[in-house]
Amino acid sequence: MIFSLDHLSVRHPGAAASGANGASALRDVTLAARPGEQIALIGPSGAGKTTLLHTLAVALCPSQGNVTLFDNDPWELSSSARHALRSRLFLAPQTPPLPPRQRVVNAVLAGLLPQWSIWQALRSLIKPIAPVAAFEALARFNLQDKLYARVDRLSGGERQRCGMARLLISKAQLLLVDEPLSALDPTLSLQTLAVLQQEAGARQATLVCSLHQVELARTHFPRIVGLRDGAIMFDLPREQVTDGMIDALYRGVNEVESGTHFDDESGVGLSLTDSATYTPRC
Ligand SMILES: Nc1ncnc2c1ncn2[C@@H]1O[C@H](COP(=O)(O)OP(=O)(O)OP(=O)(O)O)[C@@H](O)[C@H]1O
Repeated sequence: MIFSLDHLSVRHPGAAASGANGASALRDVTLAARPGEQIALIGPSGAGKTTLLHTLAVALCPSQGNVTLFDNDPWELSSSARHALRSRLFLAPQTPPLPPRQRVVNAVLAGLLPQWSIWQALRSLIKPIAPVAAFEALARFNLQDKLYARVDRLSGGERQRCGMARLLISKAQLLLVDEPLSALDPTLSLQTLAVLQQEAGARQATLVCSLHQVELARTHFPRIVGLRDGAIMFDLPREQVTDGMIDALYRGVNEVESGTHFDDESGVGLSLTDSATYTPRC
């Protein structure tokens, strides 16, 4: 498995400080993925998609349950080992945190930072170390002419694809992508999704992608996870996801049973049985 989450609950630090009951952004989530799987995360606003991606990216510590990532519990590791583990994944947030005055070439090359020493990183800021790699990554999104543009001169959609180009040049084996199409028109959405999926397929990386475009999720991803109120409502191959399930997910019709998982020979969607909980260590 690339990752497995076992009866996981997550509270945002702000929510925990308020002491509000039931404020967990994720509740009792059990989910696992194998190398090369491509999973769409769907669900209404506030369902917990971003929280799940951030938990997989080891940016949020669970309040209950276990997380295993590349055969390690990241929260049992030293901070340097955890840092090394994080270099094996890439989180592309919905709004990429690109410094406004930075050149696009440097913003894209930041995808190589986990592989670089501090000296290489500093040197690259003065004279980009791998401009050809950045050019080629941008070219896959038709942005090659923006190589030396400033980030704050890009449109929202260009900035979003610049973040995707950063993902392309990373060496990550787990690609976590949060609403990559939110600033893109329908044609660019299809092209961008195709590039992401081709790249994940080519490197046999696991792709987990949150999407509000339900039909795109259903036509392009082999496995669909539906989240609502922090819980998994279904985790199914796309052929088994019905219109009724989608209606229930978004309109509150009580048609899907919470915690439905599937467990076929391919091993996707395995339910995990060991439900040991632990005191939060972070
Ligand atoms: N920093 C935070 N502090 C406290 N609560 C938060 C924080 N971020 C998110 N939440 C809460 O956690 C829950 C899940 O939010 P999350 O952003 O994961 O949902 P989402 O499915 O990604 O939504 P969207 O589709 O609107 O991006 C929501 O109730 C939200 O209000």
